[in-house]
Amino acid sequence: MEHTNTKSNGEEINNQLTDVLYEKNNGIAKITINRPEVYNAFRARTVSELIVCFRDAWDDNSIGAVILTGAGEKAFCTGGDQKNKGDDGYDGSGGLNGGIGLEIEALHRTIRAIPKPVIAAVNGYAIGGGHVLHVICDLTIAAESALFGQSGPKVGSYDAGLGTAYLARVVGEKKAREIWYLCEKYTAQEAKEMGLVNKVVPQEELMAASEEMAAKIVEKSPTAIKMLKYSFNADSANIEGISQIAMASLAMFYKTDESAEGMNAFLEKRPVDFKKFRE
Ligand SMILES: CC(C)(COP(=O)(O)OP(=O)(O)OC[C@H]1O[C@@H](n2cnc3c(N)ncnc32)[C@H](O)[C@@H]1OP(=O)(O)O)[C@@H](O)C(=O)NCCC(=O)NCCSC(=O)CCC(=O)c1ccccc1C(=O)O
Repeated sequence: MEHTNTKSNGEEINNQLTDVLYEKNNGIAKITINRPEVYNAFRARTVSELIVCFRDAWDDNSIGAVILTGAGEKAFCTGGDQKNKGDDGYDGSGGLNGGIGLEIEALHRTIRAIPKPVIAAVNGYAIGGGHVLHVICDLTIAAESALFGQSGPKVGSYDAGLGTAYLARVVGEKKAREIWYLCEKYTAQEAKEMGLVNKVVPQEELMAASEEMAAKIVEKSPTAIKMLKYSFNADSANIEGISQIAMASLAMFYKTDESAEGMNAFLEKRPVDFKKFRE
């Protein structure tokens, strides 16, 4: 079967999306997680739709850079949707047998493999799995009001592959361990100081600044940019193998009472109590 590059304006794809918005203009694809009612947390369907959009941008020769952002001003993404999680992982049709219920690892691999730089435009909270998403993106621009951090150990979860080892490449071992062990939140300025963010701008300038950065990439040699991205990726490619083990272990951890305590405490808006798991 003959393969032709995608040349759509993104509208046909957009018509089938419920959780994500997709547009293409001037060589830039913009992908927006559109679930502001849950601070742009992702469910299985969201992850599947994100993969569809990234693959379209990958396949479209006219696209030279991708912007990933979240709808509204509250959040970029707050990770897995805790309201859509059962006793043994995230519900929905997007997960494969033995997984955590959503194809997050495939999304991570797609963001790394698309031969075009992905810019995270962080418009609010980038927390948990949402923080991991921006870490994996090639570049990050943050609104002054953005807040960054991991929350897994508070809610009975972890991302122990790219979420830890690749984060350590970006901010250094000590800081990465602090981010995961303490689960604190960091301002955009603090994130920039630790090398987690490339640029901080006022909220109202975030999209224009992201598009300006993307436009600078789009005018460069596509082959040079592609090979540079693959070269940067090659040095951390082994972490993808660690991610596979981590996600398989996470699927087992989600079946435990310890993990459930974290999730239930968040949903019931009460302090978490892990004491009994130390007895
Ligand atoms: C983001 C917060 C810090 C914001 O706090 P605050 O400003 O006080 O607002 P809230 O009232 O808490 O939230 C407003 C509103 O949004 C809902 N909401 C926010 N986040 C989520 C979410 N993730 N899922 C579902 N709903 C969410 C919240 O319930 C409120 O709605 P109401 O109707 O008013 O109740 C704070 O909200 C927060 O901490 N959120 C939880 C973030 C979180 O725990 N995310 C999952 C972390 S798991 C992780 O970090 C490691 C695992 C991981 O990275 C991963 C790997 C692979 C797959 C999935 C994941 C994953 O992320 O789970």
